[in-house]
Amino acid sequence: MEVVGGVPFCIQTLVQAGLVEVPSQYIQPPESQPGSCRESSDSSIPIVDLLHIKTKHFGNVHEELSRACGEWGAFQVINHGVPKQLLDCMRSAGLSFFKEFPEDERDKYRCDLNSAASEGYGSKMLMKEDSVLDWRVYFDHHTLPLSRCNPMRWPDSHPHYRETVMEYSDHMKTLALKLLTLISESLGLPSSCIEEAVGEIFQNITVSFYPSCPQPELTLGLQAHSDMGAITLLIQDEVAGLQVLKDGQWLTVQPLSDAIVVLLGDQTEILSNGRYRSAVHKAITNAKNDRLSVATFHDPAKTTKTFPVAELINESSPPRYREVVYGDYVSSWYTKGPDGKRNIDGLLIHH
Ligand SMILES: O=C(O)CCC(=O)C(=O)O
Ligand SMILES: [Fe+2]
Repeated sequence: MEVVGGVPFCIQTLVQAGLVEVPSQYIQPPESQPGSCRESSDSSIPIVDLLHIKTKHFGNVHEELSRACGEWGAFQVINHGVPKQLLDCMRSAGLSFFKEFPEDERDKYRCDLNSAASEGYGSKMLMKEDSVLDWRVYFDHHTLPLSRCNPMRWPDSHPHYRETVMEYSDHMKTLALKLLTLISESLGLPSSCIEEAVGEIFQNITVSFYPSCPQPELTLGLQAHSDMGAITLLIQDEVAGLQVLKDGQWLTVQPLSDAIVVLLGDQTEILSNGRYRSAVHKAITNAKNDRLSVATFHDPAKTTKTFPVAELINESSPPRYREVVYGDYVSSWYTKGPDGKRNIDGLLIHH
């Protein structure tokens, strides 16, 4: 077992061995500890029903999306057209890697620690050496464009692992594009506007596994951040843990087995000139249960330049963000991290 900074790589193994105290590298500074954050239990992110979209009966969908994207940057979709069976199959395939493979088998899939967002099994989100460690292990799959997709690099811990990830990737891309269309329309833009600005979709699928934690009040499964790309689609199991920040309070996203959580990323906030916001979110741990989530990220190519859409700029609404090359945005994130504030705030133009 590899040791990172004196701590075995796999917290899962530590937990199974009966760990009662969290190693110091995992203890969050007091202000980030879940116990010291303001939580709201009486509200959660909106739910948007896409049932009638297929027949072009939009009802209030655009208004609902506009509110959800403007106020939260996060919502759950139901009747999204992705078969429930595929969601369940993706969850069990993901779980099989963490539950059915022993640590030395998982180790064969380790990602490259020296390169950002490399494919495979890992535990650190950022490459900074000094950050507190997340109580999480993950497997990142590169799925789109197909030129970066090689299923032979994925585990076969489940009889249908590779075909499930391929089929899931396909459905997530279709849903992401459908949502980008609706989001464009809800901003009063031509249907294809945001999709065209994002360009060719780069998709990664990350399965995150959060082992139960003996001291959940001191740790985070995943530190607070907003996703860098355009749009993230996430499913979780029945164990709650994802929280979204709204007006200074953390709201827990209720696990709904057939819903898909939508998180707007920083590039969408820039394209919308700040009318829509990216969601600041984090994952907390709990003492009783392991938790699993599958996040599918849809990002622009590294060479794509993002800037506010021209149609949204006028005298009363000047550009609020500087243009950025997506690849530069990503590198600065991996080396500096969010550092307690939103990465995107570095691009703000102060009028
Ligand atoms: O596990 C979760 O619910 C959150 C995962 C996440 O935010 C991420 O992978 O970027
Ligand atoms: Fe995220």
